[in-house]
Amino acid sequence: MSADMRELKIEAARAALDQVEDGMRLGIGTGSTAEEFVRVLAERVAGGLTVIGVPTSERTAALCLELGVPLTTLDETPELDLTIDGADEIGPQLGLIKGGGGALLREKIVAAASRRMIVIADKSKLVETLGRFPLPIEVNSFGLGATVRTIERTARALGLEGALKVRERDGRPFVTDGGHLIVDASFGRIPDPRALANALNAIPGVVEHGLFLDLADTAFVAGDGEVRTFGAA
Ligand SMILES: O=C[C@H](O)[C@H](O)[C@H](O)COP(=O)(O)O
Repeated sequence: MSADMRELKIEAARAALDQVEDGMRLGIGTGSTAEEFVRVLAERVAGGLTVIGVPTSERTAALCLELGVPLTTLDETPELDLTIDGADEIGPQLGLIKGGGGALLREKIVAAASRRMIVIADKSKLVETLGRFPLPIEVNSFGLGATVRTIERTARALGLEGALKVRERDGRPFVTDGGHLIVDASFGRIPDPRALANALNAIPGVVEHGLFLDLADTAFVAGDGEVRTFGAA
């Protein structure tokens, strides 16, 4: 990642940090942008800010522990004040694609348990139509072949074509923190994300998908010397 790109992520992270108040229960996202948030948050915690966070992945949990951000779980703290997370794409009405890092299931559970969700990103994540980024779909490994076929058929019925690929890492299937697999769906354009989300939700082998609709309240997007606010300020 270029230094400039990292700087944009830090700017967006700082804008989100301004929304964090003492005593808040936070959902803490996953990915390179969310990690910049953890770093600026940790500095504030070292300076005396009292917060507690629920991490959305083992990776985020490890970074929080390393930097001294206090953690809890959704079992101990089932209601959160604010979740701050990155995104792979930010589309109209703050519809998102997430899951490029494979954390979409925990991210969605944590976002849904939060009163407010803020998305932080650099401007490359803004799109007019979701779908250029391959949509991550988390599936149970049982019945993988059948589930992939059903996803394919379902997508085709909605007019969506494109390769479905089981995600790999180092030549082996990528396994999520929840022990599932990811199918990346290269649809190119998803003109009706809600229809696709509903259809995917109805497939038994699909555990969750990376379409985050009606979850994000605000996005802070850095680029061209400013941080733009989308949604509720
Ligand atoms: O599973 C990963 C998450 O959804 C990330 O928030 C998303 O992939 C964006 O990551 P990054 O900030 O590294 O672009």
